[in-house]
Amino acid sequence: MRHQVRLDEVSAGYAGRDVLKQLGARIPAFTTTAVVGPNGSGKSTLLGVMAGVIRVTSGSVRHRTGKRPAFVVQRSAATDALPLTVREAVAMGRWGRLGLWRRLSREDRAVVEECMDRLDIASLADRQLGELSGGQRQRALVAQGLAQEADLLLLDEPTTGLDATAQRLIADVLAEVTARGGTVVQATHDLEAARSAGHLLLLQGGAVRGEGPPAEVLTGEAVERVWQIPVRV
Ligand SMILES: Nc1ncnc2c1ncn2[C@@H]1O[C@H](COP(=O)(O)OP(=O)(O)OP(=O)(O)O)[C@@H](O)[C@H]1O
Repeated sequence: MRHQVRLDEVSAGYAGRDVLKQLGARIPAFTTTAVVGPNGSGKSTLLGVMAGVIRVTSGSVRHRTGKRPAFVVQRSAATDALPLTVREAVAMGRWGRLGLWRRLSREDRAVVEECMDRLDIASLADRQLGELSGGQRQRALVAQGLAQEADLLLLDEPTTGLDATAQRLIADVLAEVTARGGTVVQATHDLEAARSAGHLLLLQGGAVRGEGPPAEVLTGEAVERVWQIPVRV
């Protein structure tokens, strides 16, 4: 199995406090990995480390390719307040590729339109992000990630708060990414969605408590142990 990312003994966190403690994990290439775990278990921190926006204090993070990953952050007050139209926000996904003159090429513009189409937000292209519903904004952020055409797409809870149609749309888009040879890593609280991923990483207290095929890792016993809730039968 080829690995897109290999993390060995990674410690990382915020302002002198490590959240991830000596974490080791392998992210298989060309499939979707779901990262699950209780609130505060370190899912967002792990994504930030893989994206290169959080520095490790020790250990190593090795990527299969030298390309920059795309990172779709969790929706927040900050992303909601960005003074941008939907088209401008999605076009930001192309910035990493722009040449000296920082102008979008015809191809860049075509990719931006295609990504908006794919997320079903083309009709909202000229609207300000701040005027949209939460679900529409979330789709714009995913379109921005898609527009990067990165070989690794990292998403932090991309379907939280979305209706069933939008959830399905995003799941289909992510399945397309892996079908085309991309790798997806998605933090989620949706254990049903996690069960349909190709690979699963179960976090608790900043460490990996389970890693492998979802059906093998996400057993009733594991859910009960990690979330401390009795499983109904
Ligand atoms: N910017 C920050 N500064 C300081 N501590 C932080 C920061 N972001 C997260 N933390 C802390 O790091 C720990 C792990 O948080 P993280 O966001 O990685 O967890 P998570 O599993 O993604 O949680 P959730 O399911 O609630 O989104 C928590 O204890 C949190 O309080």
